[in-house]
Amino acid sequence: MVVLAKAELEQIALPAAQPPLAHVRVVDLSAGPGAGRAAAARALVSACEEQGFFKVTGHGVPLELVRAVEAAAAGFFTLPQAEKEAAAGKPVGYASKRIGTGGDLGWIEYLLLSVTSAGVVPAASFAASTLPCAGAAAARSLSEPSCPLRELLEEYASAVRRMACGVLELMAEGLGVVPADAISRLVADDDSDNMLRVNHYPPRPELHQGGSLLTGFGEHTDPQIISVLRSNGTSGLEIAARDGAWASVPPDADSFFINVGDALQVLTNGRFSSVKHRVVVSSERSRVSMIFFGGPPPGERLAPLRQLMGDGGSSRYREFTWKEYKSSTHRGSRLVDDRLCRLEN
Ligand SMILES: O=C(O)CCC(=O)C(=O)O
Ligand SMILES: [Fe+2]
Repeated sequence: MVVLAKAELEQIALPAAQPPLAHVRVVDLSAGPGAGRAAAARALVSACEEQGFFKVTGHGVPLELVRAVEAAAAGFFTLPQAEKEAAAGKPVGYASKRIGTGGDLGWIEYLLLSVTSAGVVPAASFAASTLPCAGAAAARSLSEPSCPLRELLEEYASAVRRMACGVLELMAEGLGVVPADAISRLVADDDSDNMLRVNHYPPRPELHQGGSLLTGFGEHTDPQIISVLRSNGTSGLEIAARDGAWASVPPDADSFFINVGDALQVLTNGRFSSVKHRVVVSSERSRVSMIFFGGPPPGERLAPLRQLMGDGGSSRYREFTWKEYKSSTHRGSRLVDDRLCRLEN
């Protein structure tokens, strides 16, 4: 449950507006080697250049798994508030209405988890806390050997990570970058800072003043390399075009949406830009979304790939580690803040 005071509701109210539907590029990942794959790689690169956003079909992630994890996650959000709060933590764990550390509010509750080689956990420093397991009376602690929600999230995270690596290999191919794993290795490493977020946007409340829509998740770009998003077929996700105009993404429960993140903007020396996006709650249906964030190992030094620096060979960004960048997204920064501009040369 998300509980907001009247003044908080007013803060996240949005004017009733119906943005146009986004024309989202589609990349079919199932194309075999040869002309089909080369065409998919070209389509991927132009989608990243134009929108920083596209959707993938032929992704190979079993839909039964996707539906099972989504059902278990939705079950988690129906648990009594006290049980959900038992999994609360900062920066990972269960939270409601507050996003990040800068005071952003949203009509949302979520689980934010680290994806490590040891599985999907709310982080080592959080080991004492529990993640209640939806529908599992026997296993209520995250450290229990069998927790259906955790096991499904783990299986899901590893399938989606594999797919994300495939997308990044296709991207390297389309960009003419070698070796083929020049980008994907950053997400495939045992130390990669991968995260999984499960968001629940309850239906819009009947009575609130100041607008007929609410902010679910305010405008931002994702800081990582790549985000892989899937939702339960409920609308609400909006992306901003390069000219700042918002467009609503038509939901598609069988495909995955891919976001270019800030770190990929840097790796491509600005050839791709991270996509601004937000979630607007207008629906009478709950929206459940699951987002895998592919981030590099904390100590990884990020700088444009040499092959993408052009003839002059100049980098638009000064070198920094992922840990440095990530900490700039904490420390009270607002979702909407542009953090990359501080790193421009
Ligand atoms: O819930 C969604 O559909 C998108 C949320 C989002 O942008 C995020 O978690 O970074
Ligand atoms: Fe996001």
